[in-house]
Amino acid sequence: MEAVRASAAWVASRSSHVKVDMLEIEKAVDKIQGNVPKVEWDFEGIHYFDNGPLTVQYLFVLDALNFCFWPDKDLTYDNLASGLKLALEKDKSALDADRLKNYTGPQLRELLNWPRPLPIEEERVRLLHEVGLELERSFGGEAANLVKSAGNSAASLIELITRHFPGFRDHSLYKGHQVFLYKRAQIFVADLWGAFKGENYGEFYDIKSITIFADYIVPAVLRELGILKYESSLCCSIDSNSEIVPGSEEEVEIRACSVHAVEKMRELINKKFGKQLLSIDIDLWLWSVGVQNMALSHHRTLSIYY
Ligand SMILES: Nc1nc2c(c(CN[C@H]3C=C[C@H](O)[C@@H]3O)cn2[C@@H]2O[C@H](COP(=O)(O)O)[C@@H](O)[C@H]2O)c(=O)[nH]1
Repeated sequence: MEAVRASAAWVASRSSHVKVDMLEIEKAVDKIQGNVPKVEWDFEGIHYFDNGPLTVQYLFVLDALNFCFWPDKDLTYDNLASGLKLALEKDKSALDADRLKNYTGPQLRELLNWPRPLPIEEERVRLLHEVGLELERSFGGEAANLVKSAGNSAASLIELITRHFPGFRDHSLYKGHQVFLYKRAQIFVADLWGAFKGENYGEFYDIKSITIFADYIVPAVLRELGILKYESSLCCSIDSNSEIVPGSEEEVEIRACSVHAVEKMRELINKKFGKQLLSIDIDLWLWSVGVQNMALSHHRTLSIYY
């Protein structure tokens, strides 16, 4: 995604609250000798998979709701992925477009078997309705048709998703410029690629164009590695669990610098070790490290984007 890569570089070059430390990137790359530990997609064993169109529907709904779990200290991404999986196993029509259009908050909680209101629940419901309505209107109700329309291009699929589904338009204004990070649209492509192992609905000739997914876990890992350096007041806010305002310079810098740092890491691995790695593989490695380290403090922003 050239727009994401270019936006991230633009922010990183003007960033004042967050810095990318190139020396630390070099140290990290030397330490692993250019070999990023391989993490299997679904290493947790929590995702629905039947090798067909229903898996595509599942992944699209999953990524429509794949944001902001932290306000409920017991809720994680795992609850969402496994909750939707169980719901689908019980009732294969649970994620049909006409059902998505009509879920209420309490019904969504019941679907996920979650005992209390979800964080930003009204937005989750609104986004489900948006997905159901637009899938019905333009893609015969099936996310599989959306994927087919992209002709095996990751970039085209992201373009289609962000054109048709406003909830996936993860962007902000930074110093007067529009910045695109497209976290949930990109992660959907990566999930297809991972689940279908690069074949069938997961075949994309330009998968290398995807960047990492700017969430709240990967930046915390990059900070822990010393690759991202935060100014002291931002350190204090994050370490004391204060909320970071969505769209603030700090928030945009944290996310954009994370994307940019991993692009630099990838370039360096290529230059020093002659290896062409995918950002997706680096992302999954960093993310898996992050979710297994409970002590890591991450930035907290109320957002529908990540
Ligand atoms: N960068 C990046 N961010 C990711 C994921 C995933 C899951 N990807 C699946 C794909 C294959 C694997 O097997 C994974 O299961 C979730 N997130 C983000 O993390 C946060 C949730 O954290 P916590 O509150 O602790 O559950 C939240 O922002 C969520 O959007 C990823 O892969 N990369």
